[in-house]
Amino acid sequence: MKLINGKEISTKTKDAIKAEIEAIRKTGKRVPKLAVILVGDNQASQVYVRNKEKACAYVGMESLRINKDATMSEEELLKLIDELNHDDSVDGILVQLPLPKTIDEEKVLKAIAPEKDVDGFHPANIAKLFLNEEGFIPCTPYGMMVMLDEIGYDLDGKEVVVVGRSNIVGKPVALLALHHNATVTIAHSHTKNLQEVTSRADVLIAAIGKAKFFTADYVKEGAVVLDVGMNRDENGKLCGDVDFDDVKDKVAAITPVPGGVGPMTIAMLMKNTLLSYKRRVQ
Ligand SMILES: Nc1nc(=O)c2c([nH]1)NC[C@@H]1CN(c3ccc(C(=O)N[C@@H](CCC(=O)O)C(=O)O)cc3)C=[N+]21
Repeated sequence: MKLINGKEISTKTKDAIKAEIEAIRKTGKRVPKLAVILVGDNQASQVYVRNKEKACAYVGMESLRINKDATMSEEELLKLIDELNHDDSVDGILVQLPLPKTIDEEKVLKAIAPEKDVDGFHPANIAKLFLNEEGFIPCTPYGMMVMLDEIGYDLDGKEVVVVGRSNIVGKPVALLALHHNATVTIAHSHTKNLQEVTSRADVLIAAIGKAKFFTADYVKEGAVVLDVGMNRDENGKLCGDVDFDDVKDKVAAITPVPGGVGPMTIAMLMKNTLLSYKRRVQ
């Protein structure tokens, strides 16, 4: 079994970005800037946002963190986004999800200018992904493609099974795999005979949010497994959707949790923000 080391690949990705930003700085131009809005005090969100700030500092990018309390109105949030949309020094805008229930998430994501939507969640960017045109690729699916590329895995003609159909992971990663000429199946909670479906997969993408759900019975011998899960096990330890210890001797390659897809998500956020900058600044 080959461990797909997300920490290592993310560092390599960030180092390349860092070098580009250093070169930009030397020309005397401003550096890229990411604005991150956090509404409320969700524990996990605070950790993720902190990690995003750290990544910005690592690559030499500017970050603007905006903390608001959970009582903030939808109208206020929309106004804040509008200001950032019009602020020429801001290249990327990220509104940390989930938002408080009082705020309509869809409305907020639509308010972000598509050319600053480094999450790739705006309908305009989703349409571009659908059409295989250039926009912003959502960070987690993008990171998974980079990981496969890093291990020299070619998706062409492969059976990819994605389990989970969310707008931010399942659906976009299925589209990306399709664009790489894979044969793609999207399975979900209503899928019949899930084990039979996942056992066909050359590449299994697990994105259901259930701790250690995928045991050896779900994976084909020699499969590549990408684990998007971010769960806590019975001892409160971070774990994925895949039962790592159970499958590790059966698979060809697998991403661990932590240290797999998660760090790649953040590296690709840096990549998208730099891309936005390059499109906006000449
Ligand atoms: N607008 C928006 N964009 C996001 O990209 C977004 C979001 N909202 N809301 C929440 C999810 C989740 N997410 C993660 C990113 C990195 C790790 C990560 O780096 N995880 C580390 C462990 C971190 C820890 O110790 O808790 C790892 O897997 O090794 C995890 C989760 C981004 N998200």
